[in-house]
Amino acid sequence: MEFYLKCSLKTSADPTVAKEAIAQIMADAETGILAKGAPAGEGAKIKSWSLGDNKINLELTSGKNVRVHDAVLRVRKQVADALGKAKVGVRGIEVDTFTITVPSPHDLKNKNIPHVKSVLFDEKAQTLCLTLDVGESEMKNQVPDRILTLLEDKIEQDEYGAKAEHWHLLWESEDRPFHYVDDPTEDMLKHGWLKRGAGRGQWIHGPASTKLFRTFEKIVVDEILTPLGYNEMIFPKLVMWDIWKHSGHAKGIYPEIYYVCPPKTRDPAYWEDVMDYYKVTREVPTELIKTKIGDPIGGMCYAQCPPCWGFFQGETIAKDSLPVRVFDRSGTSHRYESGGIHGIERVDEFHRIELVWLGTKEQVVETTQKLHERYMHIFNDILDLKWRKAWVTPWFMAQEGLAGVAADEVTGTTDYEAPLPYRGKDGEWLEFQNVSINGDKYPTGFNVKCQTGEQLWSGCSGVGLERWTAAFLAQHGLDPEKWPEEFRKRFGEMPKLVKFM
Ligand SMILES: Nc1ncnc2c1ncn2[C@@H]1O[C@H](COS(=O)(=O)NC(=O)[C@@H](N)CO)[C@@H](O)[C@H]1O
Ligand SMILES: [Zn+2]
Repeated sequence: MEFYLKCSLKTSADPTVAKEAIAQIMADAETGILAKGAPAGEGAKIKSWSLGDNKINLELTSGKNVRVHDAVLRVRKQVADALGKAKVGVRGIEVDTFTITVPSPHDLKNKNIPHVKSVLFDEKAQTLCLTLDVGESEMKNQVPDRILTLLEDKIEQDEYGAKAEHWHLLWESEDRPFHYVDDPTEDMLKHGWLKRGAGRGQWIHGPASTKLFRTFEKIVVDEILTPLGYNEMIFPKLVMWDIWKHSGHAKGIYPEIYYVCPPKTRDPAYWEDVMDYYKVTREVPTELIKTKIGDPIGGMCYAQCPPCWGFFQGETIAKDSLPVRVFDRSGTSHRYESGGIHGIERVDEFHRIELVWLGTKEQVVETTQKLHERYMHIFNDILDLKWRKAWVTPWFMAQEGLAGVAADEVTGTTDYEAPLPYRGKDGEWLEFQNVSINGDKYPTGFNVKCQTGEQLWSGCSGVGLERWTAAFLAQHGLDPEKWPEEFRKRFGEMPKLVKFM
């Protein structure tokens, strides 16, 4: 790959006064200032330079080391020192042409990238050449570097785009006959266990399905959280952009967020026309409301764990406080899911127990292992499910729009999946929870340190209660007489249902 920059250093007066000194700087640069920090011979190069009236014209090329926008700042500093002696100042850098050329097997699908004027694909050379629209401040602010990273991600994603999601079977339970093959959501609607809410992908749970959720929760508390020493926390449920910037979500979850906008003011007089409009027409004037609310400050809880990092952000954790093991079940998560009406297995508003653990790499790996063992016990000995585990694209990469797998073989996500008999023998299995080792992503993203100076790692596990319900009922049906004894005794009596005439 190649960076190319054609620019001029603007000077306050004719630079020829320091001609010799400038010539010397340019002659020494490639082995001197433009080589610093790069492997031998891989620094930046001066392709040409010349003196103009009140400017010094420069052409620079580089690879990934000492990139041209860093190189020009180094040259500028040396030239400014030399010109300073002759009372001449360097006024700034004027960019004439800035291109990045990278190898690519195909053209870019989406070419509108900020600060990129054009994207040219050369079929023969198999390269993409981006012409940037950047000035001195963008070069100082690393915009070209972020464009290169975005470009490499896009090329890689297009590659992966062709390949399916990464999925690798880890373990599968024994096969067994399914006595129940109906759609549990249909059955629950018929038996009055729940009703569709007013919102897209939203449900209102009656006493029966609510007791199911709470029984699942109790099992998680009794079989995992208490024995393994997890403490309950309450993570914020309205998530600010700043959190998603640190967690990486700001790179890619826009299509699925439920955005939240505050009113511009809470002064009732400001809202009187809206209230009057409704009172007269019985319609809510959403167009008018749009003019009275501010920009989105973030969105409803999406991944559930990111806001917890605000508690640790910028802190150094004492060694004897590690590993930290916490969980949150304080509210709903919201995702603008793909279209089409799904049963309760894919909803826009869902209820999840989110477990988060952090410590040294060894502590995180050990905690994760213990968690897998406890889940194995729950699904085999209490819920008596047919299920399997698979190694997949880490959830945090998928939520940043990336595919593939993580850098090392330890970091990544294990999806827990169950077949839903009503979907038929070859029906798609349902991911009902996951367990992830997130590596150093969040401690680094939120600047969390350990007293000993070791790199902190973290993991998280999302237990989706709608998903557990869908998997459990799809395999065991709604009749408690047919439920596994270990579960039924924990569930207790079926609550009295509301009867509608
Ligand atoms: N639309 C949805 N409806 C119901 N449950 C969902 C939905 N989206 C996710 N979940 C539940 O939340 C779990 C974790 O979601 S995830 O996106 O895969 N992972 C994360 O967000 C991680 N932070 C762990 O929670 C899923 O396994 C599933 O059980
Ligand atoms: Zn999480």
